[in-house]
Amino acid sequence: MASISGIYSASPTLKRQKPLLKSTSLFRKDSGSVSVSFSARSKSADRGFSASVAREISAELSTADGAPAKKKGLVKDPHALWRRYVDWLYQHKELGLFLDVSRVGFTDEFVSEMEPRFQAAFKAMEELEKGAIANPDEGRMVGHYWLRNPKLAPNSFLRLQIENTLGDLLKFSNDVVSGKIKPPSSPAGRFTQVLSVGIGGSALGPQFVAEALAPDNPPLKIRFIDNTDPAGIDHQIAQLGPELASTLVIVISKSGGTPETRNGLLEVQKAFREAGLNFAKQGVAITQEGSLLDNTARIEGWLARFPMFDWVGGRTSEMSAVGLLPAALQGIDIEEMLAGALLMDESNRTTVVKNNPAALLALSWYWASDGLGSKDMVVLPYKDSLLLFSRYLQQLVMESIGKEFDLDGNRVNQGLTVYGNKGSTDQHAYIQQLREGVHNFFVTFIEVLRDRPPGHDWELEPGVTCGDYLFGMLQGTRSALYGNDRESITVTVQEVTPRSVGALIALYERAVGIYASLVNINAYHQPGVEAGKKAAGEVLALQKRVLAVLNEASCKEPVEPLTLEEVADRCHSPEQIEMIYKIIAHMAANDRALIAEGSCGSPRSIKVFLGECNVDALYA
Ligand SMILES: O=P(O)(O)OC[C@H]1O[C@](O)(CO)[C@@H](O)[C@@H]1O
Repeated sequence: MASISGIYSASPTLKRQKPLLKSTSLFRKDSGSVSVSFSARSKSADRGFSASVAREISAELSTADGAPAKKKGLVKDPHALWRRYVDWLYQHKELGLFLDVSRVGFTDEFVSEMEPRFQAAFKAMEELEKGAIANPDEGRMVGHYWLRNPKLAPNSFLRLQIENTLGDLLKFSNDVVSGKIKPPSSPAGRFTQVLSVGIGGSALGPQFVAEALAPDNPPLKIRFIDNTDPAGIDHQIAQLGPELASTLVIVISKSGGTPETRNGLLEVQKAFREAGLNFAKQGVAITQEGSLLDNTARIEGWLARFPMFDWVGGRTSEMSAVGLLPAALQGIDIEEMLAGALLMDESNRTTVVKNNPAALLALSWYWASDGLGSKDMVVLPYKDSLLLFSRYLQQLVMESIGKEFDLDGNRVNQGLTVYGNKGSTDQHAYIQQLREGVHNFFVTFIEVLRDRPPGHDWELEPGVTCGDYLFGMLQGTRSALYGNDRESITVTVQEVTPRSVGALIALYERAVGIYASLVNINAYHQPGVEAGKKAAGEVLALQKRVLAVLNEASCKEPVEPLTLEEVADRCHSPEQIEMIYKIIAHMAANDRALIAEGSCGSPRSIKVFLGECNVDALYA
């Protein structure tokens, strides 16, 4: 275990004067060619797109002698670095939030070169906020900024929708918390638990906020079903035990048709039936009006329904009913969350890059990853309660930025990989590699100044508290990484409060939008996810055909065990034999198919049949 003095002596500024590895080594790859610089060139060329934004920028950034501006390397002189720190430090006084991008190596030339792109991005954002169709592929407006400032909504109908929904959900949550709205048959006489069923953007925000902000003894405790893993679902229901009778089940799905969420709902409804409970009296739906889920909830007479708006994307829905209702039920001050987001949005409207925190993040991402995602973003919050921030950001950033085509239809395969857990815990896991191993990332430190509520701190050794260690670990890691040319951003907040969490969410939502403009992609759709969903549907359709074929053979007298080839032929899908093998192996592992001969380890030897003949299915 490092001693605190060891941490400080690791301070790097001071030891190394190495040039920035990234730029020198990448430049060498392109030696002989000077008109287009660093990795942007080779990658874009490999990917075969001609009008790559990144490539243009790379070319633009070449200096007169053809060397990339980036080649200058990171500032290492302590005095120059301090000046850079002070010069670039962003502070939001009212929010108590700081953003330090001094450990990202962008140059003044780079900032100037990017200026026109930023002005275009600000213009696009202004149009988006006014209600332009900012998601052209889906023909949708993008209105998450209106959620915290309904006056911004492009018409009074939308404004009222936002205000009324907020009013309704505040009233509903107050009534639930106060016990005015009760579960029908619970000895507790009031709701004690929330079970949230949803996935992706319909889970990650609520999970992050619950972890960050729920008090130690919330009025209602929250649990999540965010997958179609039967064992995971069973675990959540088992943990509720008899409290199922006092559980408010919130089913969240914008589309109202996501299979994992539907499955979660069906499993929970089964548990309610088996416990003799009336699900409808404890069920709440958050979904688009008229969706399958909305219709089900309406027809079955669920306790409440709240709208999810067409113009709010899943990954930017934390400030809609999706995030606000679960938060309010846990006693989290959602008006403060909205206020934090509103303040952050306001500061992100300035068109001066240096004064615009979201733009500073986007600038840093662009620089660090060559505008191509060539480096990953490692998010390290030094605060346990922010553990899920990296997971939340993973969807926000990667589902928004990871796109095959740009807005002009060029194949660009854009992206920005996000991962991370928390410091200093990760110090004892993967930070070894970050410091010394493959240089394929930049770090975002999230620092929280207040260690504990006032009056609770104590010195565990003379002059040093537990929180000082955490602080030392952060500062030491930041310095040690920079000393080895690893760039980092630091976002600092005073405390983890509803206001600062709202601000953090708003900061990253905006940064993603601006960055998407810089790299010319649509941040607000997710066509790639559809491909996986379609393929999953095809597997399940094939499984039904396999079952029908096996059933027919198993209904014969005597039963006719089939080889995999026979099953594939009878399914008219010989090319799908591997998938058929996997389907059968999965069914066999779950006692739904029987292996007559051979074993799953040697697929060619398998002969398979079903334990029972389903006569009805034969004639279906
Ligand atoms: O809220 P829904 O419609 O159930 O979708 C859940 C998630 O699925 C996606 O559509 C695709 O994974 C996400 O964008 C979304 O957050």
